[in-house]
Amino acid sequence: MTSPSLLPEGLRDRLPPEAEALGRVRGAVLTTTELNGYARVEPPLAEFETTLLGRLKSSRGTDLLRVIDPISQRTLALRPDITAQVGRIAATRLAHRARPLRLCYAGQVLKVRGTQLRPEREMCQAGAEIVGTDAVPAVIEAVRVALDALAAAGATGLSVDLTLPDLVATLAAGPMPVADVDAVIHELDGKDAGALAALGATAYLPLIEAAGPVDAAIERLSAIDSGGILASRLAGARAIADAIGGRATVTLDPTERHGFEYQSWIGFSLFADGVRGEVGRGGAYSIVHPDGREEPAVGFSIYLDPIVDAGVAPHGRDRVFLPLGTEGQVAGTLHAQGHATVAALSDADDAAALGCTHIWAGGALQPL
Ligand SMILES: N[C@@H](Cc1c[nH]c[nH+]1)C(=O)O
Repeated sequence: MTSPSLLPEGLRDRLPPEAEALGRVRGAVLTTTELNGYARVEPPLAEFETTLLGRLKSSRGTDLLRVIDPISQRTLALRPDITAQVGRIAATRLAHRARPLRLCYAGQVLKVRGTQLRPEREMCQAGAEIVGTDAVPAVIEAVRVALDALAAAGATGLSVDLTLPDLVATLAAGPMPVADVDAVIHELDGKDAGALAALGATAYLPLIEAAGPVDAAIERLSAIDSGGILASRLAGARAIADAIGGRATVTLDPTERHGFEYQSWIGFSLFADGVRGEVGRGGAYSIVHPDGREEPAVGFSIYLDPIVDAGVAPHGRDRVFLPLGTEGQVAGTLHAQGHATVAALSDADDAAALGCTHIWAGGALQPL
């Protein structure tokens, strides 16, 4: 028999105190984006599958959890990523707004499958998007705001792994032709030199070796860039690395494609000390307007759950136990000072067992 408390695989309840920690992390990220001029949007949890797909160039729909809506008789999809919804909003209801358009968001997303590292299928994602440009200054702003948001959320020891998501397609269409681009991308993703050779793509082997600290990686890539086709991308990566180098360790892995479905000339993964796997991701991409016009954009998403799971979220309020008979105005005074209060309802109430950090005694706060 299934236990009544059992949830579907990959879904979980957040209980105290982690639920509150998630709220604080979410608040910290949103405050950072709002302070940097990003206006908040709240797209719905589900929408028509057709509006969720196709708005971002090159996005696929493999990760969608779908339901049939009895009202519209159409297929709805639960959002796996809020960036696509921001793209839809920017291309439709906010198409008339001045560019660059800066939008931010936070909310739950759901994927069909978790990963080995992260089996959860539901996650809280918060982030920001700049619509109207994907030029280097915009990418630098996106990475900087992402690092500020991570720091505000309590993450330390930050690193940024840059990648060039459309690199292989660009090389394959130019100086390094191959019969099967997708197969080459796949083998580069797995860093499988033998399989690449078998595909007749030995010219791509140096890309695997180029991964590493950003200076050395750019140097190695420049050496194989005979036609100069990579020059603008490498100059961009150099400028981004220079702009953020003091704040985070920067590496470049030119063939990392995993999770970069729709990103174009530049992508980045964010990591933090003590947090398992990526703590965020971002990059440049194109939004497709209803008339077919493409608009450049760049942004980032931070995954809040791993930050909470790592226990680095900012501390919550002190919880002050108010014994029976505490005067009425004390709670209000403590609230105004930023403390939470827990009022005793009987003599039997136990401050420590109720998770209090302090007790109100003798007219003052006493630590427990
Ligand atoms: N939403 C993307 C990251 C991103 C935001 N903007 C551009 N890319 C993700 O979660 O993978």
